[in-house]
Amino acid sequence: MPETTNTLRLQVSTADAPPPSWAYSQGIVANGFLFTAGQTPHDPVTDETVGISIEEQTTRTMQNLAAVLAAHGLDFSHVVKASVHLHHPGRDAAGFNAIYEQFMVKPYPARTTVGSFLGDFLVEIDVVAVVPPVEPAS
Ligand SMILES: CC(=[NH2+])C(=O)[O-]
Repeated sequence: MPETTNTLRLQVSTADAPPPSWAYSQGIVANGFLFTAGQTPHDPVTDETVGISIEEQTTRTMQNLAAVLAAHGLDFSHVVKASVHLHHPGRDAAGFNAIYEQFMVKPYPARTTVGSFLGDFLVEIDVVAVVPPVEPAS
């Protein structure tokens, strides 16, 4: 369940995405936007890395992002910005994009992709999503 930390920041938390292993939240809502933590290709229950190919690992990562978005009633149509880290950007860009396109909704969010060292996995993605205003009761 979401946990209100103060009036400016609402914590988003779900068992359907890997629990944070360090000092961060899975998501934080502030000022009309949901900011997700970087999601990785880990199983939400076992925390094992899922798959060895960029396609498998991107699929699990996007499923984890979907779970964090869904925990606040959102989906990929609400995403306005994505930041992508690839362990092997030259080798994996095409495979990554093939999966990413299956999840993201046109017009595609703004995006930055960089090469990073990621430990024993190939991809990490975080997104910013807009939270629609709540309609006042009439
Ligand atoms: C995995 C992750 N989001 C972090 O910041 O370590």
